[in-house]
Amino acid sequence: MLILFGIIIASISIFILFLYYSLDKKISYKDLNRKHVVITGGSSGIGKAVAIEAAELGASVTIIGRDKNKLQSVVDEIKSRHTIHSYQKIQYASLDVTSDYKSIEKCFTELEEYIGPIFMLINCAGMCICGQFENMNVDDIKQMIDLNYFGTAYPTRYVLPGMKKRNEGIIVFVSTEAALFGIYGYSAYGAAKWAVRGLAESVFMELVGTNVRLTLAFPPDTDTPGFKQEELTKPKETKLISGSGGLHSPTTVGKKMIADAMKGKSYSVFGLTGHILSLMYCGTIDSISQVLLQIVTLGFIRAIIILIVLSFHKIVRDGLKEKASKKHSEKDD
Ligand SMILES: NC(=O)C1=CN([C@@H]2O[C@H](COP(=O)(O)OP(=O)(O)OC[C@H]3O[C@@H](n4cnc5c(N)ncnc54)[C@H](OP(=O)(O)O)[C@@H]3O)[C@@H](O)[C@H]2O)C=CC1
Ligand SMILES: CCCCCCCCCCCCCCCC(=O)[C@@H](N)CO
Repeated sequence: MLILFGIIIASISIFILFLYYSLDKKISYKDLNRKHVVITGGSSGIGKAVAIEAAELGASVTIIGRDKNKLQSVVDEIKSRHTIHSYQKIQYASLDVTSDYKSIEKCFTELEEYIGPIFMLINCAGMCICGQFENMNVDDIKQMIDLNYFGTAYPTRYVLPGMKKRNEGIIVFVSTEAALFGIYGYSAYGAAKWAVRGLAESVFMELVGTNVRLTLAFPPDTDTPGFKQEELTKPKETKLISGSGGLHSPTTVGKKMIADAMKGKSYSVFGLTGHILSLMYCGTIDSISQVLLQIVTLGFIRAIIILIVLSFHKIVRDGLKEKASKKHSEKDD
């Protein structure tokens, strides 16, 4: 008995030591003084909260979006209330991130010429059009990929060579909790965010051995102008399922996202449900504590999540019944 116990303890210790020497060391940044931070989608919602936080941490900030009025008003707000050093530059660039690569490259080159090399890129531009897949407008299906996937992939493609050359930098990808498991009504949108997750996981491995870091964020429902818009056409089932993760404030989400990125975390989750769901997330190896926690809890967590997902199936079945009885009573009228 004692020998068996000894063998188990020894194996665990060897495993931990192996992880300790194999994993890239975490690089933690305390502030963003004199650093250039670029936030796509920085004129609204989560992106705006991230831009404010970056400025409060001392960064020179560029926000990107299409609507110049919105961009200008956020630049004014940050300049007047959220900078801490006189040398911080706050600016905007009006760019559609779904443009061809040449336009992205031209815009980003100009940004670097004016403020300096990009230290941190936060890809927040994105949006959700919900609906059952068979009811989706086909142009919207493509728009979901163009904006959420290519709108992240192209800016990232631009910054990577410079970051690798300087051997420093942080990239943040904004995915969603709906890319931790598939959810009713998030078909076209979810697929695009799963693509973002897929890109992150490969690039993550391509960054092994360098000091460039990538953080993949999985936000839950967050109370932003974009969220209010998507609520207008969201199926009832999606509202019920998605709502079980709660509604979070953009400031809390933005602050946590930037804090995790500065700590060098490979993923970022929010709230209790995000943390529980993240135990199932095995796409990157983040830290010794993540690995050990997963080894110990995964079986149990899988069982819990199966029960929760089956309760979501019930929501879908109830929806079918409701629609059927509605049809029935319409026929009777
Ligand atoms: N809110 C939520 O519940 C959740 C959101 N997310 C993700 O977080 C990110 C931010 O969402 P949220 O804050 O709610 O969104 P908002 O709609 O509030 O803000 C979106 C931002 O992206 C910009 N944007 C949109 N389209 C383009 C484009 N083609 N080119 C450049 N900029 C563009 C908008 O500016 P403009 O329109 O002027 O271009 C705006 O600044 C998105 O990627 C979203 O998918 C993930 C999980 C949950
Ligand atoms: C103890 C229980 C643990 C498991 C609970 C499962 C909860 C599931 C919540 C799924 C939330 C999906 C949010 C998507 C938000 C989003 O991307 C859109 N708002 C788009 O903007």
